[in-house]
Amino acid sequence: MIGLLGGTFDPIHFGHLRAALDCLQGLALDQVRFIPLRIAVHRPQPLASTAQRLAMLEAALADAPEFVLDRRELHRDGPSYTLHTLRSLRDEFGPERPLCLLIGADAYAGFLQWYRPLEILELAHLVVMRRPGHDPVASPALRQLYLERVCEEPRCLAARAGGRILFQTLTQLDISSTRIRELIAQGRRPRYLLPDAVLDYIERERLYVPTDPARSPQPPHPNV
Ligand SMILES: Nc1ncnc2c1ncn2[C@@H]1O[C@H](COP(=O)(O)OP(=O)(O)OP(=O)(O)O)[C@@H](O)[C@H]1O
Ligand SMILES: O=C(O)c1ccc[n+]([C@@H]2O[C@H](COP(=O)([O-])O)[C@@H](O)[C@H]2O)c1
Repeated sequence: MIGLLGGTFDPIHFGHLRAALDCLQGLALDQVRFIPLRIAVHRPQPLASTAQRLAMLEAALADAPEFVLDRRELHRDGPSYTLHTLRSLRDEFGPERPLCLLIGADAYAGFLQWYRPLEILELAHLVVMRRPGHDPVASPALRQLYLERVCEEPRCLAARAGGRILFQTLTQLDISSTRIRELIAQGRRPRYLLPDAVLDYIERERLYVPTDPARSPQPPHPNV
């Protein structure tokens, strides 16, 4: 089984990495593919450039052979729809291989508003990762879909190529890219929330630092 973690990764952090590891181990996945989007369809575009987000992912994934950096959305024109990504993955891995789309509870809440969600479910399973501060509040339609597709054990995912929904238990880390960007904008260092190599890169590139000093409410502090 292959895990797929799509995201903006602006920047990548330990919330992504630990969640991917918990899914890898908990579901006995062969690998987790990190798939950075190029053009977001559902949120403002990332602050860091595509090249910068890619460099941060390369730094974060360098020592983890089961984590694969998948650049296919970056090479595709137009909005980065997950359905198109899954079709391309199906072409590569064939019709039988179980594909597990790993999504946080926040993303899952809006799943039925994605582009052709039921076609997505024809191509992959959904693995929902609980996330602090994001209780899985389901609309009646999403609740109905869940009841039709629920799967309580990894074995049930392994038995088919896609179409099921499983809630995966994982280490709860209250870390988000938004929080990291906010800390940096306030002149604070987001240490221990993301790999040092990623933080070094952010600081070298002066990423997420407001260009207008009037927008920075606190003076920079070297160690906080
Ligand atoms: N701490 C976390 N725990 C579990 N899942 C997470 C965590 N952080 C991100 N995810 C999930 O990883 C995927 C990619 O997330 P994304 O790159 O948007 O990070 P983010 O921290 O949510 O970013 P932002 O704060 O900019 O929205 C999404 O499905 C998201 O729900
Ligand atoms: O295809 C869609 O319609 C769609 C709508 C919302 C989100 N997604 C994907 O969901 C993944 C997580 O999104 P985000 O905002 O948490 O980075 C990312 O790979 C997005 O491309 C996809």
